Amino acid sequence: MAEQAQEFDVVVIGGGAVGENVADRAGRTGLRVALVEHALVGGECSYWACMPSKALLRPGAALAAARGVPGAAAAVTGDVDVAAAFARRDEITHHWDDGSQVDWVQSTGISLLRGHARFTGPRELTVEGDDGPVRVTARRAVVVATGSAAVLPPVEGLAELPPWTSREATSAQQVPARLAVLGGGVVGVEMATAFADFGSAVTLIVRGDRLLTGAEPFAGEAVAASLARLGVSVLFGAETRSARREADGVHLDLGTGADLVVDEVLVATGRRPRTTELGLETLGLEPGKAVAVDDALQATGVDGGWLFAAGDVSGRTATTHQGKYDARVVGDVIAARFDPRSSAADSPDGATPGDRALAAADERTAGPWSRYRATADLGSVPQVVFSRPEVAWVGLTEAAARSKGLDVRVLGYDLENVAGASVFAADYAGHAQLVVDDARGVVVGATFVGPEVAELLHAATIAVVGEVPLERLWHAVPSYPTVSEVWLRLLETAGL
Ligand SMILES: Cc1cc2nc3c(=O)[nH]c(=O)nc-3n(C[C@H](O)[C@H](O)[C@H](O)COP(=O)(O)OP(=O)(O)OC[C@H]3O[C@@H](n4cnc5c(N)ncnc54)[C@H](O)[C@@H]3O)c2cc1C
Ligand SMILES: NC(=O)c1ccc[n+]([C@@H]2O[C@H](COP(=O)([O-])OP(=O)(O)OC[C@H]3O[C@@H](n4cnc5c(N)ncnc54)[C@H](O)[C@@H]3O)[C@@H](O)[C@H]2O)c1
Repeated sequence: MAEQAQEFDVVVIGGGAVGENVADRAGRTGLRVALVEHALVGGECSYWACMPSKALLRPGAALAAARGVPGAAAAVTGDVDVAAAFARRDEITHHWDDGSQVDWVQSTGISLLRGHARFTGPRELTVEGDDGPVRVTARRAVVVATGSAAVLPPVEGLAELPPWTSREATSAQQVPARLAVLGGGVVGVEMATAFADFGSAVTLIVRGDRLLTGAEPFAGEAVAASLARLGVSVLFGAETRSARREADGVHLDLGTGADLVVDEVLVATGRRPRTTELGLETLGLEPGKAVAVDDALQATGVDGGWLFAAGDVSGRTATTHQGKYDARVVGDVIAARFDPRSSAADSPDGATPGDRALAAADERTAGPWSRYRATADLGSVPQVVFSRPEVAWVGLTEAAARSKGLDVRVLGYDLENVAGASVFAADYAGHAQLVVDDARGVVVGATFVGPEVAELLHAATIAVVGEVPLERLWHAVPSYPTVSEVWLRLLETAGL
């Protein structure tokens, strides 16, 4: 049978949250776009990451919230209903069925190609699907959005167990009686919390002396203390030397003399870009490495201006929201740069005024903070860790700001001293911190630690991205009695 061949203007490899958004926006000026996906459309976030992990964490958080409120606490007479929590998680992941996302892709006019994509040369790919290989040519551009996979550290015997990664943890149907979690980063902390809620005896094995090293030190300290209160055994400075499965469970040698014996091991030691089976070598790029990009998300290692990358695979972003921001930028860059219309008046039917505003001339001369450059990635990235307490931060930590040579002032305030917090829960405890660039008088970083502080973060993101002077922030009056009143208190500590 002759190999089939198809041609598109733009080919997006990877139908995760990022690839879907790139494909949607790239098609706005009438370019023909294909999206290639070899597993589930929706990717990691929908089925094995953000959504199932948050569904698993939510019941414990809701119970803890009710327990903190006299008048409600007495109504909490049990622990998390694990079967119901798993059933809710299964609903949220649509039982790992991507039908609704496929419907959406098809409704947008994007061509969905099911199969594994591999480069055979510049703008040339094969897509290996159930019906055999298809040769695919991209006339204008290819966007790599293949995401990332869990890293297994080179610990003797670990790969042979095999251990859980975040995929097995987020899709678990059973609760291990004893769970070891390797790695004190975001996945480690969130999953230690969830499985402790479900009744596992959890041991969190941390190489260094802190949790959540990307956040301010006080955040990791608060989470470590609360995990200990939840019954999690947090081992700092612990190195896993070997792992082996025996009749009584998995034995981990931590160099302490006695093995730690558990039923499952969850490896949460970071991610690697999914670029090994992609034919990158045919483009002169190194398989296994991230596809490095500039602020327009154009690959820096390939000539011709046709290759782009976004999401985890670029090594530039590591969350869905920031990856989707990059997706919007690169989609707009491609739609404008390769606009097939002879003039803006030829917009495809149904184009919005925003679509018509896409303009090749503007894209070519775009600078920082234009819609065509992902400027926020460089110092204004928000992140929420759904631990208890929650940790939410945006922009630079104090240490990161100082290492950039900024002359900064740190403003701090304990959240329990805000009237809104005392109403929220009798035992409310938390802390907020702003990092202020003294030369410009603007906030360059903010961190909140406490119950439900995730919802406080966006105000800080606006302050950082908007470079709003403290004197103007003073006029943004927080409502009484909300936890947001901490903004007023923080500004007062700055002397306003
Ligand atoms: C446990 C966990 C919890 C998380 N929680 C959050 C959270 O709460 N909030 C948040 O913002 N972020 C969270 N993240 C991070 C978030 O999941 C990722 O940043 C996001 O999924 C990246 O999206 P992506 O589209 O770049 O990659 P992916 O979602 O990995 O999508 C890439 C897609 O490409 C496909 N693919 C790969 N190679 C090929 C190929 N050669 N051919 C065809 N298809 C291919 C894959 O099958 C996949 O569907 C979490 C991560 C983990 C591990
Ligand atoms: N709520 C969210 O937004 C959310 C939730 C989960 C994951 N994510 C994203 O997913 C990404 C991956 O998360 P992650 O927790 O896997 O990575 P991470 O980089 O956050 O943490 C990995 C941790 O493992 C440690 N580590 C590395 N090698 C080790 C070894 N051999 N032994 C022991 N510890 C080791 C590292 O020091 C680090 O502390 C993150 O970048 C995060 O942004 C986001």
